[in-house]
Amino acid sequence: MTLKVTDLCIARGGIPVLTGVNFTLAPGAALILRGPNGSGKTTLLRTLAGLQPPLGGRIEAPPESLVYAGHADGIKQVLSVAENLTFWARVFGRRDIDAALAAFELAPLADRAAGTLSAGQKRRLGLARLLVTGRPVWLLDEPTVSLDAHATALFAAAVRAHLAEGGSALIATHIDLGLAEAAALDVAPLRARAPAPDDFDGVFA
Ligand SMILES: Nc1ncnc2c1ncn2[C@@H]1O[C@H](COP(=O)(O)OP(=O)(O)OP(=O)(O)O)[C@@H](O)[C@H]1O
Repeated sequence: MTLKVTDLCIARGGIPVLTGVNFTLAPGAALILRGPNGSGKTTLLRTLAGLQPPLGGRIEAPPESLVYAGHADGIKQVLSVAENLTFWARVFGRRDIDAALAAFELAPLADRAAGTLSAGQKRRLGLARLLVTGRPVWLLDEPTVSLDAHATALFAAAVRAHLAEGGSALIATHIDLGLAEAAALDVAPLRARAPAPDDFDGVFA
């Protein structure tokens, strides 16, 4: 279940954002995406998740191996925590939600309508969703936003357990997750140079 990215060029709103993105994410590995605000981390993750097409290059991953957790939680507000996880498990052809509830200490909130959760609790539910999917390659965009120190540690432990089982994770984050084993990819040097306004041929090259 290796994700291999070769000479990838990505765009947002038709404007190139990053070029020459190359990396391999092997089973058991984590890669931290670094780069300042607006440098293209979200765009890269969305492209890898298939939510937008690349401008060029190759993304090689086994079918149905990726799962993306972005800023929008994708939580159904009127369903309970357990119902949300059961819904997602079924979408991915699975049943068990107990391990996911336990990993993010959501069992005491299992019957609570998701719409009534705090921001951090909602984020824990959004991350628990990853566990019920059974997908091996996690694409995570700022997963610790709204999490307190304890929940951040729960998340780091969930990532470690996932890696130990042969999963992998690509994580855009500005904080130190304490994953000593993770490599880092700084996207700042890969910023695409916008064509000069008078570079007519360049625009159509
Ligand atoms: N819908 C959009 N239309 C046009 N440009 C966009 C759109 N969304 C984002 N951008 C631009 O694309 C560039 C890359 O944004 P992106 O969200 O990928 O950066 P990021 O590295 O994830 O930033 P952050 O650390 O702030 O989350 C930015 O310049 C941003 O302003």
